[in-house]
Amino acid sequence: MPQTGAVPPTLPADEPDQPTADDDGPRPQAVDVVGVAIVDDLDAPQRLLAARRTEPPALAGFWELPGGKVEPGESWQEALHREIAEEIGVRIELGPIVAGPLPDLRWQLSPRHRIAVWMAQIADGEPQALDEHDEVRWLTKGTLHDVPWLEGDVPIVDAIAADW
Ligand SMILES: Nc1nc2c([nH]c(=O)n2[C@H]2C[C@H](O)[C@@H](COP(=O)(O)OP(=O)(O)OP(=O)(O)O)O2)c(=O)[nH]1
Repeated sequence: MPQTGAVPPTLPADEPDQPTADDDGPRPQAVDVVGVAIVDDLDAPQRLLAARRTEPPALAGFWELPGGKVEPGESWQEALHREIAEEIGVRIELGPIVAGPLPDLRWQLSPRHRIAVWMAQIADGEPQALDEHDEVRWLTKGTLHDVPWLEGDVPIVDAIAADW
């Protein structure tokens, strides 16, 4: 398990990069990821829910916002509610988007992965590590960086905490 201060990993490619359009080959396949910054209270956040990954091995032990990949035919928000129910076992109420630097307000995680992140609070249930995680933990502003976040999450977490 990586410890705090460990160098966050660079995301492994799910499959080898394809040639670019300049090579007259197919474009790299974009991967749409959605994530949720679950806080204790959307109106006055004091705590953020983080989840520790168990897979793939290169990412195991690093912490992230619960979420996952959008499946074909799903809207981003449908994917978000499905992933949160599967992974954390709660129903959530969405708040505002956490605006990233890309034109569509997403955050670049790797050359192929982009994540859209919403603020949220729990509408029903107790968060648990059910699938793909082995621990969930509430972090305060003071403990936000006590866990090793995935590299792409660090600016997102900082943006969330900047509003507290
Ligand atoms: N869910 C999530 N994924 C993140 C975050 N930060 C980050 O770099 N990622 C990366 C890790 C993965 O390469 C990718 C999301 O894939 P995932 O494995 O969570 O997707 P999934 O739940 O749909 O799982 P699978 O069906 O692909 O196994 O985005 C984050 O905060 N949340």
